[in-house]
Amino acid sequence: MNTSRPTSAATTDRHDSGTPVLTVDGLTVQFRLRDATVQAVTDLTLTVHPGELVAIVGESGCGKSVLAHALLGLLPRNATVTGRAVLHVPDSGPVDLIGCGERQLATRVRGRRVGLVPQSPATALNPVRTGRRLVEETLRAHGHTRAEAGAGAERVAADVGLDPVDLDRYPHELSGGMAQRLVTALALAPDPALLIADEPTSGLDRPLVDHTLDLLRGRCDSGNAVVLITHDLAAAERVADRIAVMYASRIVEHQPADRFFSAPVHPYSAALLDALPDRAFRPVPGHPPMLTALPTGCAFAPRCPYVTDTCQRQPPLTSYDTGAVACHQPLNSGAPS
Ligand SMILES: Nc1ncnc2c1ncn2[C@@H]1O[C@H](COP(=O)(O)OP(=O)(O)OP(=O)(O)O)[C@@H](O)[C@H]1O
Ligand code: NI
Repeated sequence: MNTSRPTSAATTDRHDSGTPVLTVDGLTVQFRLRDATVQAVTDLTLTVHPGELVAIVGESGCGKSVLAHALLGLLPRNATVTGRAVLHVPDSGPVDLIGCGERQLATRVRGRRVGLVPQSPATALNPVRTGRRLVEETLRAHGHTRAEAGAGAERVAADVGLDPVDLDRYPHELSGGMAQRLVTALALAPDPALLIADEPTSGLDRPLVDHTLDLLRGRCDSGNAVVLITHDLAAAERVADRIAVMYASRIVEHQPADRFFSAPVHPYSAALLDALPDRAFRPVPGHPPMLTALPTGCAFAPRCPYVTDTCQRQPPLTSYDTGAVACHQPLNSGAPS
């Protein structure tokens, strides 16, 4: 067994020309509870370049939203964050997202340079403002004049497929799908260099799902970057350049999207793809572990058809030709075992 320290996953990146917009290295998030610790994100490494759409996929509770909130300083007080995350945008120096403090995050990062489409639109919207007012306030906060903000609100709403008349509704008057489109419009209004979209298509019907995905793709094609958090693999397949698979707080596979969908390397990735209706339509057997009681070895081992004794040791995320995988028994000519 090769026990040497693996190469960083970041170094396998195919989009390695130019400065990344986001570099995450060894990011770890724990929540302290009264009698337990939740290991929500573990030793996570991720690099996102301008023009790239990176999809983060994985079952419910694996740590996707906590990752997004950690990058934006939105975690509650019982969270401890370690590791590094650096934002590089052309109009400012690098920003240390973990160490820079709330003031910088509020004034220089959130909304302005990094947009977030939150997973729960209903709770994210100010209940006493109409959609129009919310979008206009966002635009004004980012330097637009009153007249520009007025015109901009309708344009941004149209971009997400929201009817102008729906802009005059209050959040409680919006359907789930309309609220989803409104929070997407709010995140896009300041034209952030990096957008983190957490399940941005939930509650939308198929044409609007595709419209939203194409909107995100279009942003990348014009040089911005998007991190798309989703458990909809079909959505990821439609628009992503790269796929990062999370399982029980860790990234277990990281691949260019075409490679991931044609030849997944981690048995968990293969199981996720097998669960798709247009593939074997076979659910992943078993359940993920509790994040308060993670095993010392591979967390997928109890569900894995390829498990061996080696799996009692934590497999490091190891780079190889096209990507990186954390598995002692990789499939499809992945890393050597
Ligand atoms: N404030 C908190 N205190 C304690 N545990 C938390 C807190 N917030 C999240 N968690 C836990 O962290 C883990 C990861 O949660 P997270 O919301 O990131 O999952 P997710 O991958 O986004 O899932 P989903 O697909 O359902 O949105 C879960 O076990 C969750 O219960
Ligand atoms: Ni989530």
